[in-house]
Amino acid sequence: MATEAVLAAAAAVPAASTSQSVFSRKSSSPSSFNGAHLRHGFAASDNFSRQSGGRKGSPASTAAGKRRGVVTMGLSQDGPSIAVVGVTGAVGQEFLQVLHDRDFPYRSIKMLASKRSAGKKQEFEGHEYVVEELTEGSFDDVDIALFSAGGSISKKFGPAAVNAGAIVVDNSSAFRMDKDIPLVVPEVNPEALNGIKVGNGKGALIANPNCSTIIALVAATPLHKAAKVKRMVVSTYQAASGAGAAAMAELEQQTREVLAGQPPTCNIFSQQYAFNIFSHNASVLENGYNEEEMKMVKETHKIWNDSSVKVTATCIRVPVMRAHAESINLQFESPLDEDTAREILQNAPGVVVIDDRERNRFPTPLEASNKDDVAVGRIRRDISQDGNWGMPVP
Ligand SMILES: NC(=O)C1=CN([C@@H]2O[C@H](COP(=O)(O)OP(=O)(O)OC[C@H]3O[C@@H](n4cnc5c(N)ncnc54)[C@H](OP(=O)(O)O)[C@@H]3O)[C@@H](O)[C@H]2O)C=CC1
Ligand SMILES: N[C@@H](CC(=O)OP(=O)(O)O)C(=O)O
Repeated sequence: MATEAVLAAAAAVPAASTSQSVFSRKSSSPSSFNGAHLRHGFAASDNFSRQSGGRKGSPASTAAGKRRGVVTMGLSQDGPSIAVVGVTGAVGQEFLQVLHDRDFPYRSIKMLASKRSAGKKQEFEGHEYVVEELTEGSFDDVDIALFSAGGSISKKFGPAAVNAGAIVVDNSSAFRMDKDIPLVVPEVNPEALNGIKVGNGKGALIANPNCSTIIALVAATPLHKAAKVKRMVVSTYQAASGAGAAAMAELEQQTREVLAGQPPTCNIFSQQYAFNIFSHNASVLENGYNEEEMKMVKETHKIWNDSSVKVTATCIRVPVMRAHAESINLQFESPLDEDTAREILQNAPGVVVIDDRERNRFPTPLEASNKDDVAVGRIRRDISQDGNWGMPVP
């Protein structure tokens, strides 16, 4: 009979994570804590974050826009040519920020968005670019195309980019469950990228999971590898950033309106968001789960390559500007005590443990904003479960 150990943890990371492990940081060591991967871009326009006390700079600036490290620019003849699809959006802006933060090398960069934005100026690393309308011909001589313009745009233009020889990293849900397309979190299943290489002229599509799935799996996978997860119960507390720039603007506007005693303007969400919480705005399905919750179930099965793991999720929208948080309850097949779990997490790629019981300090969205790592805390045995397999006696 399988033994069980149950742990609960909370994680908070920037919303709208990206995982593009086909390219690595120019100057990072693979073993460094921040990882060798470009990941965890999140939904936040620079415009908005300045107002909300989040991001301090933008890729348009130089030193001020760096999240960390020495400022050098990535423009280099040896680098790949890049296209950012949906560059005017919250995630697109974040792509630029991450490329800048990581000194990601590029020989050219194309700024693509809808017809509405064609002709607008986009500054990046001291150069002014003109936003172009996305068309099927946009990908000639593009090595890497970062897509974040929604599922329908990915479906329409992703294959064209691949045919033109680009490696497409798609942030939408369009291709995630396609069995021939790798669904990748670099810290979790980098092997899914085997055979995909930038610069050999052979295009490929890589799907990026839902941000709630990424957070859960960056935290849960190291423990899964140690003791095999039998059941995962997740509850999310999702920020405005996951719903895009307009949702963030709506949260700010509503907050001002409510404080001024005015009725809140509801354009993005159908109900008051400021000073409220509600079930995730994704469509509710016949089984009573919403689409966001079912993505967590299905994507976990695909990424772990194991559909026997029981997964259930409850996704909630909270009035936080950026960085989703999650409560994750794991039940294991093999014994796993709390201290071992904490130690595993402390050494896990992409994870930072903030677990200070004495000071009652655990991860918060404010601290997790603009950081790459998934912050994990409140690691403890679940006392509602029978048995105390391998647990220290309190
Ligand atoms: N994997 C993850 O964790 C997450 C993934 N996402 C994905 O990223 C997408 C974008 O999210 P977000 O940035 O927050 O949304 P925004 O609404 O902030 O931005 C949308 C972007 O898509 C562009 N766009 C819209 N229509 C077209 C079109 N017909 N042709 C070309 N570009 C177009 C917009 O350009 P314009 O300004 O010209 O309208 C804009 O640049 C989401 O739809 C989702 O698929 C989002 C959050 C999390
Ligand atoms: N997870 C986002 C929604 C989203 O964009 O999801 P996906 O990448 O699966 O389309 C949110 O917070 O609402």
